[in-house]
Amino acid sequence: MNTILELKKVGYQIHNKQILNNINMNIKEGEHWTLVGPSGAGKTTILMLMAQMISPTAGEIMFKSQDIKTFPPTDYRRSVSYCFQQPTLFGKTVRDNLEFPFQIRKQDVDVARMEELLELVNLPKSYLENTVNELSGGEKQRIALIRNLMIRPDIILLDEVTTGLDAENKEIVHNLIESFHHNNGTIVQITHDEGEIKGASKIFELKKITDKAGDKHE
Ligand SMILES: Nc1ncnc2c1ncn2[C@@H]1O[C@H](COP(=O)(O)OP(=O)(O)OP(=O)(O)O)[C@@H](O)[C@H]1O
Repeated sequence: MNTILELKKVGYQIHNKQILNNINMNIKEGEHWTLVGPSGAGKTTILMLMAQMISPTAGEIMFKSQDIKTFPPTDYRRSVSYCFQQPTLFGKTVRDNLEFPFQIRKQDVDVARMEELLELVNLPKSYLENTVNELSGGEKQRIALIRNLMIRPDIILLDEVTTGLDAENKEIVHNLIESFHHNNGTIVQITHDEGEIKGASKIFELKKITDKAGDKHE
């Protein structure tokens, strides 16, 4: 299997505070990683670094053997997609959100893809015309997740996306993640859900920087 994302001796410091130190990860295509560790250990910071939302203050991050700094952000975001715990929907309707990934890239809307993903998260086509204000929290998260999958990224970064969801919504999201994984998608996830941790193929345990950082357990 090929390495898709690699963190080499990555460190991150902000306001003279060292958040991460010497983080090494070698993520291969199709793997499912889970980051675990105490609150404040830097899990979200790692995802933000991987998403190119912030830049490492030491070391480097390679995507398909190329330093991520060299990718234009729009190209990179097409390949590496970050999904937040609090979904952010915009525009007026579900359609506005699901068509957005195509519009921003000046591509024709792939209607079949949109309908396929809606079906995967148990929502009827008629939902396209629903306004975002009338969606439940779980529905919002489902729409935000399929919006991220619309243009078939290589990697999804999931930041506690099932936290606060009820059992039914959790299962739907699990099925969606599973289907992405089944199609050789790579996943890096932060979760406190025991079942999700057990389901991952790799577990990366972060300790607070005062302890030893970046122990890896496989
Ligand atoms: N912009 C910032 N300015 C100052 N400190 C920051 C900033 N971003 C993150 N931190 C600090 O970095 C540390 C790591 O934060 P991070 O959110 O990555 O941890 P986490 O492991 O994801 O925690 P949690 O499980 O609570 O979400 C925390 O101590 C946090 O206060």
